[in-house]
Amino acid sequence: MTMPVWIKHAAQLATLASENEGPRTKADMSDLGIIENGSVWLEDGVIKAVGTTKELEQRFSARAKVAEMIDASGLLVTPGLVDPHTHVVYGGSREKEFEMRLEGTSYMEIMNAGGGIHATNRMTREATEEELIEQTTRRLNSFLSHGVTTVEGKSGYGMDLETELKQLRVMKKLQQTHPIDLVPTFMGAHAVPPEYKGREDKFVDLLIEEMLPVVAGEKLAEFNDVFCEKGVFTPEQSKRILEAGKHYGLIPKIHADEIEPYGGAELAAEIGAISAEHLLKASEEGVRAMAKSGTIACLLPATALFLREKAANGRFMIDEGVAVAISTDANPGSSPTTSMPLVMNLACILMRMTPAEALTAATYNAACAINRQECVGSLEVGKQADVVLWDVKNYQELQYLFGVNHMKSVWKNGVQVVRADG
Ligand SMILES: N=CN[C@@H](CCC(=O)O)C(=O)O
Ligand SMILES: [Zn+2]
Repeated sequence: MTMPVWIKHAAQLATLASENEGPRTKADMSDLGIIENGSVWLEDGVIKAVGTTKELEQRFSARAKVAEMIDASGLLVTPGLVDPHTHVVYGGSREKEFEMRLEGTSYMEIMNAGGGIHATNRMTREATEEELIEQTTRRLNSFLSHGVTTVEGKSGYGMDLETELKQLRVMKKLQQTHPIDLVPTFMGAHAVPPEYKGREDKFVDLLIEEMLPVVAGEKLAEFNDVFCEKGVFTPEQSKRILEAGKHYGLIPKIHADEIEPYGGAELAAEIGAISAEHLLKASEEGVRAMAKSGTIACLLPATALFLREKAANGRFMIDEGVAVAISTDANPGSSPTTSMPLVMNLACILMRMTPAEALTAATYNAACAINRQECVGSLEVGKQADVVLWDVKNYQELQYLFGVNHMKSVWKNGVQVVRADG
């Protein structure tokens, strides 16, 4: 049994607690449930109490001696950040392509010439499970040191059953050994592998008839994702794959309208996807359809920045009533970062989201995008004791002092797992 932990005197405790259930929209995205001079009591891996320091002093005076006291004076305290969209398990890296893009070759040109996702596909096929575990562990450690305690991860650098299963099994193993909670998504439909060039529908058949049943049968994934993009999977193929996934109990997600407008937002709304990703080129009608269907927009401003593209119109989406989540998209090609704090900063700078909206998008709404809102994403009694202390005095400063990691310490299931030096 570990000692209870009492984090007290926080300059601001952003609880993200709310009476309303479900993903936050419009003005609710700005309600952070702030408590000044706040306290949170962690015990047995969960949150036992949240309130002002005065309230907790009254309630726990008899037990104060048995708790480890953490003085959070002058600090901001938030829930552990949630990253709802990553491709964290992959072999190799693609820094040469970064140079090529800066010299003028486009992301899709590189991919169509056999690089991009195909290059990582080859390197991931070649990597052993042990190598993937070692590389992914390093990335997860970096996430943790940026205050991220829950990470969604996709397969999709295999595109054959063996490698897709290898990626998903790596996630399953890391879920048991790494402090971060990993939430697995099957994304066999990330690209059409070269051996199926010209026979794309045959690859869709393979995904539906051979891969999905095994992935679902072994319970290796909760979500099913598709790269619905011109030159990758059409809306019709995407719909087939996602409907088939639903049949196996996998919840649909869609990489939609990233490079070109392609009806991805509309499709996400039509099939009831839990979230649609990217949306840089989503149509206004598509955004409105998502607001109606309750599909969460998972926006990836670091990807837009890294690809030197205009970011998605997060401001418009929130104003239209779409619940917005944000994510790193951590992957070797279009966004190699593991910094959710940077992503929050970019949400403000590039998408005109407010500092409060950015924090909601990186915590509670991000948890909703991966169906984890019952256990993470806010500081509420009974939830996992995933808490971050930030070396800033309020949530505005967290977004304003941009590009810096303000993490002071990270608590996962009530245990301190990272602490900044000094
Ligand atoms: N756009 C498709 N998939 C990833 C990129 C993967 C890669 O380039 O390796 C994304 O979400 O950005
Ligand atoms: Zn992605």
